[in-house]
Amino acid sequence: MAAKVGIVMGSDSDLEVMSKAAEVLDVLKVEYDITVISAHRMPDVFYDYAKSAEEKGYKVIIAGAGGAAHLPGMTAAIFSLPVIGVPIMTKSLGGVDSLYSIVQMPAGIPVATVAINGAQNAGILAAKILAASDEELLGRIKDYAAGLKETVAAKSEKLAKIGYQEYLKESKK
Ligand SMILES: Nc1c(C(=O)O)ncn1[C@@H]1O[C@H](COP(=O)(O)O)[C@@H](O)[C@H]1O
Repeated sequence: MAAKVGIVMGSDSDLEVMSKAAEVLDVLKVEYDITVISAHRMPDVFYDYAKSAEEKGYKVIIAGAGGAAHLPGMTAAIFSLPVIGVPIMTKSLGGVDSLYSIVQMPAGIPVATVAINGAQNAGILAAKILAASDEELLGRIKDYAAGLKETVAAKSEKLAKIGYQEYLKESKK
């Protein structure tokens, strides 16, 4: 089956963060392609990627970049379907540079921006966009949410049982 989600990032140094989007899409059984393309460093290759994305069958693109993070915005300028931007944490400015570069788009060209390093949420958001027209995927997303609820409920139960001091000791192990 052709991938419906394109995951693109400006550098392989973003891969560790961006792999969280891929991981959650694996859990939700959503096909994706994962690519490193810099709009700044390889504008012609980037242009071809964004221009051909719709034809390739992508329904949503998750674009991660750090610093002067123009990749998500430029993707949104070319690709007509939703773009989700992931601001990558930077050493010099803590990722606020990436966040501001991605979130402050001019009216008319939106990028749905998640938190700094929020690639997991970007993956879930992409799946939710696809689930608007895919009942089975919607079911898997509901199961995923139920799993989160169970995890928190189990932690809460344990805390009530052993008390906060013991709980903290155990969680530091
Ligand atoms: N923001 C962009 C773009 C772009 O927007 O085209 N291309 C690379 N980068 C970012 O530069 C940072 C440092 O990259 P290197 O680690 O390769 O020097 C990365 O976070 C990348 O996303």
